[in-house]
Amino acid sequence: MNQKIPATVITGFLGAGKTTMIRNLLTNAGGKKIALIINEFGDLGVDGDVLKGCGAENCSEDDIIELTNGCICCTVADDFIPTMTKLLEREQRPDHIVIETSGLALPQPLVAAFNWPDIRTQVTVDGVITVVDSAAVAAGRFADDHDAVEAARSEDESLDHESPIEELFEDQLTCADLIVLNKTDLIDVAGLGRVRDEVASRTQRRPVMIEARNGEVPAGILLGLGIGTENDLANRKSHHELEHEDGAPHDHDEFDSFVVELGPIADVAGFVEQLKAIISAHDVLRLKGFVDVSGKPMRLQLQAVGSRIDHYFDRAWAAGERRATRLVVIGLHEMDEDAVRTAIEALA
Ligand SMILES: Nc1nc2c(ncn2[C@@H]2O[C@H](COP(=O)(O)OP(=O)(O)OP(=O)(O)O)[C@@H](O)[C@H]2O)c(=O)[nH]1
Repeated sequence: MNQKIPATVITGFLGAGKTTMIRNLLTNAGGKKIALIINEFGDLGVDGDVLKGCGAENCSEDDIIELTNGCICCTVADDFIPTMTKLLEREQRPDHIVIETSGLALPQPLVAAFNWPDIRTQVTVDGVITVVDSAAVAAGRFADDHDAVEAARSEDESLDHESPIEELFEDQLTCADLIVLNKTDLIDVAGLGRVRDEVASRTQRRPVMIEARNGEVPAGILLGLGIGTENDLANRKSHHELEHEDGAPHDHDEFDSFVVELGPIADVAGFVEQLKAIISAHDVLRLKGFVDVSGKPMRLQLQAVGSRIDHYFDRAWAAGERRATRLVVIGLHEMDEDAVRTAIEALA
């Protein structure tokens, strides 16, 4: 009988550094043939584009599968299982499967899918790796104002949650076999100590924690954990599972995303400064995409996590490719989409 193929699930909040870590992994995975399943919140397929662009020999474009019909944890039956089934029917099966969840996904329902009869006999979860943006933790982005949350809850009895961001952060930590404290370059040693304590206090479990910058972790550490996480779900219940033992469906109503398209940008530095102001004014959680810079043959990739913005020219616009500035914006449901859209469109 065939050995089960190990599958690593990589989770972590929006912008923690999952794609960066996987990109790095693909370039140091030795001869292992890797299949990658990526799921992203937002309709632009930025992660797929970034990963396909890295040209790793052990993971060709065919081996990178994008799941685009919503968050992977909610589309397990319709999207994830059929994708896995097809992957397993391939003549050349991968040595290892890596799954990048969206930054808003609960890993628990995805891991549970590995107990489906057709999947269970062929694949096992090697481990769940949760990537943490240490700088965001240090800045208190996951430590919500409990008084404000309590006040909102007493006004609206239907609120059965802590803040959605805090809850998701804890659920992703609770499912982890390995936690990668990423972005350590952005904080000092004392800050990192506080981040460790805070992360440890957010889960009852005690997964191993390692530190990283730019997701640089050797493949030998990330792959081959050998946990079989699908057999240990009882110890990793999400807030949602604890609150709705009856199986009420979970959803992502608390978050919204939309795409803004605008024309060419002449002054990149000015554009970035103004975007930062818009992000701060409207509490945008994540913004990413590609910018058409006037007169440049290269495409500019832009990545904002909170109001921290990185940008660089990633590749030339291809012949026949329609040049445009396209950005996906992700925020809490309360975010004023029209105001954000209008403010960004006005920058072109
Ligand atoms: N300074 C710093 N920036 C980092 C580090 N790791 C990743 N980044 C940057 O953080 C931004 C987000 O990184 P991604 O890898 O796209 O994050 P992600 O978790 O895949 O994001 P989503 O898929 O949107 O949830 C990018 O601009 C990265 O270059 C790090 O260790 N230090």
